[in-house]
Amino acid sequence: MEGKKTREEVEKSGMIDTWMRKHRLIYSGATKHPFILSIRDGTVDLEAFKTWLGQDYIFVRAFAPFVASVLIKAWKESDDSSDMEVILSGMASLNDEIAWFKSEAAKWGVQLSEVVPQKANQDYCRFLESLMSPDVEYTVAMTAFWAIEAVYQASFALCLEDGSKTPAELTETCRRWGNDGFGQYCNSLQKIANRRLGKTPDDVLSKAEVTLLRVLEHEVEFWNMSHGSA
Ligand SMILES: Cc1ncc(CN)c(N)n1
Repeated sequence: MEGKKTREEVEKSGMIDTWMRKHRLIYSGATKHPFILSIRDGTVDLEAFKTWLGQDYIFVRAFAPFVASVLIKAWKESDDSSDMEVILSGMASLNDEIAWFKSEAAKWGVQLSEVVPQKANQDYCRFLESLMSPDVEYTVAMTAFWAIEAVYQASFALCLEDGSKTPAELTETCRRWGNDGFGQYCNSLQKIANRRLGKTPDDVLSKAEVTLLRVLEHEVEFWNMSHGSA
């Protein structure tokens, strides 16, 4: 049996990988949710897809200020000036993402101005807002930022794998987050998070781990709005 790793050993391989192994059940609950699996196997209910589209537009509008708050924390607290460029590139893609949601909603006949945020979405947006507080450490916020992006990347990449039966009208959506460029951007976020986690005090490390788990729970609840126990 594998012995318990020392903190130094964990730092070498990266805290994020360690946590993904430790929390693999909840991680795969978020990345292989029945809603995503229904896209992948072609059985997705298109009404459920429209629900997700409208709700995610509202989420992304709250996510952009969260990313802006991470940018401010990086400017104030980061030990590496290149972090800001990575975060800025994320903000730029959110600008595209918001425009994409508007044109996609028009295609599907979803009136974005009439979408009412459901409870799971409100709870997730409130959680994001709590992470915007200046009291939340950069390392903690960065871990959440990585996790939020990584869940979408892993989920939608699954729908593009060989053998998947994703309906043609949904492949563009899947490519938006499942493409290699988005994957590389997630790797850059992961690298920043790992670097910070490798040199953070134990109390902040614990806060980051709890925050990661909260993100994964919110992601599961978010998918549930469209498919499952809403
Ligand atoms: C709920 C949710 N999580 C993550 C993402 C990716 N930015 C998103 N658009 N929506």
